[in-house]
Amino acid sequence: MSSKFKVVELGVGVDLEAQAVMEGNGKGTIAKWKDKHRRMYDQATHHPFILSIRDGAVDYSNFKRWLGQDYIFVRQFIPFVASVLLKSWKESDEESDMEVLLGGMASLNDEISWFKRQADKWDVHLHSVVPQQANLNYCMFLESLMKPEVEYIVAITAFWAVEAVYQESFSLCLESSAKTPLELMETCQRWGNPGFGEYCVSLQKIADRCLENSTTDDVLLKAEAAFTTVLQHEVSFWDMSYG
Ligand SMILES: Cc1ncc(CO)c(N)n1
Repeated sequence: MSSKFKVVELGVGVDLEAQAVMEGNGKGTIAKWKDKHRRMYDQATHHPFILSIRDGAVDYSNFKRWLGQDYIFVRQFIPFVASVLLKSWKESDEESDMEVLLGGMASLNDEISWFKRQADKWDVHLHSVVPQQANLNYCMFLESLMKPEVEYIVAITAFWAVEAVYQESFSLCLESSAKTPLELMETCQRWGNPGFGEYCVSLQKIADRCLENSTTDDVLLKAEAAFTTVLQHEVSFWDMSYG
């Protein structure tokens, strides 16, 4: 195993440089906000639903409920990501942002068919799933960020938070001490794998660069509010899996 990877069994290695960015050794704005809002961040990334998967104690009806609801969420998430792409085209000073965002969009194309395969495997009838209120609330929040007047900095910060919560949550289920059921490994690998972790670090770097360059306090406050609002919606979304 190359020395640059932290020793994590199951081949789930995390690049130490990426880990440093995530943990904020460079102390970017996002790292400072993760520290400032640590309790909320931990509630979102260590939710009992996720811990029940990690501990091999998950109730499969909760998992199937989460699967159906997350399919509905991802269908709303796609236009949100497209709106972030549009904002990066209009407002970003760094053209490579668009390439990172396009990579994210490409994986979302595969994600829809992944959900359909999982739904078949778990006998979840996606077209009869009724969106729960927590899901509707989260989707309405994303839709509010799609408005043209919402700044790129605010939208990219929210986008990073949405992806980072899933990456950190599901990576817990891939650690050597985890007792994740084999049938759920594919789901946990989808967001918990190191490649998705690197992608989240790329998003964090974009958000940090924008936040460092941001001149006005009100935009910083709006970005920080978007971050904590995502955390609240993620907790409510996990809660929803309990029906
Ligand atoms: C609720 C939710 N948050 C984040 C992600 C990651 O894209 C997802 N699929 N669903």
